[in-house]
Amino acid sequence: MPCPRPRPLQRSAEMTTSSIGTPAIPALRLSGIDLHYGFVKALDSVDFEVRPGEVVAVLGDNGAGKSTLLKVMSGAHRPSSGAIEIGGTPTEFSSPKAASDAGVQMVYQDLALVDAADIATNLTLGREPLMKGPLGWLGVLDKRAMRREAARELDALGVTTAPVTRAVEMLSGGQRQVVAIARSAVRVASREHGVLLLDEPTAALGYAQTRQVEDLIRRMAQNGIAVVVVTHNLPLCFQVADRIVVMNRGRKVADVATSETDNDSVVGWITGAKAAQEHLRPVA
Ligand SMILES: Nc1ncnc2c1ncn2[C@@H]1O[C@H](COP(=O)(O)OP(=O)(O)OP(=O)(O)O)[C@@H](O)[C@H]1O
Repeated sequence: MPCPRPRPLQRSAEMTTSSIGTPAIPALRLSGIDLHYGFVKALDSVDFEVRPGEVVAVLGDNGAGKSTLLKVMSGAHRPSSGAIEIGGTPTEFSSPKAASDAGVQMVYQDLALVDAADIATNLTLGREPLMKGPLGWLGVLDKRAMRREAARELDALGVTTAPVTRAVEMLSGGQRQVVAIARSAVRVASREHGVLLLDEPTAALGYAQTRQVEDLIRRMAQNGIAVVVVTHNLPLCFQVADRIVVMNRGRKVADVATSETDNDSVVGWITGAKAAQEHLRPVA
């Protein structure tokens, strides 16, 4: 089975703006999303969008609704009401598989890597190349092709980890995180409206490893992928995000370009000390 080709590198400015200067259609847009867990209203009329090549960080205190929002985007939870669009087309995600088929990939906190297998195997999981004989496919893994393809895909994403033959269990936390993100990125890179969802990607990482993941997130965006990062890590937001969305008690209370805000404002929105931002919809 041939591996899907990642899209060629494109600059994010080209991806977020059309040739006549109007903004590109959002890769993913949620409008008026409500979600109840029994009597708890976890999401209250939330609008959200992320454009191709854009990194949006979602912040909020514990219980603010960040994970629930991510679960709606990833198809793990169906909203009680509201609409979802992929590339401008209305859609409904009946399952994580449906979201993934539409190009929305979630990188889970536990990373879901096969520890005993090497990087190449993890990267090509589910789409492994098979050996071909004179009469057709032999049903045997083509390990050399798998390694070649994995190395080529990592190279196209600008990712340097360990050699692709290295077992994942031998990698550092940062390298494992990079492999997990790269695997999802390869899966969305072939989609027209690829969206990568990251849940606390640097939670367990040290300084150098966090830098590695920050670099990778920026490179994914430069590849035209829309990236949503849920995190408590404010420096990470200011480092990688184009836009910051703040949740408070299930409501979106701020949606602002990173360049137009600062640490204190964001902390104010998170804690509720600062009133909800006046204009919540991103600038069209
Ligand atoms: N499965 C569930 N059943 C009932 N209530 C839930 C469930 N999951 C979350 N909640 C509630 O929904 C609200 C939002 O929770 P959510 O996990 O989305 O917040 P969060 O911002 O991700 O928090 P954290 O940073 O602690 O992970 C909270 O009040 C939480 O208690």
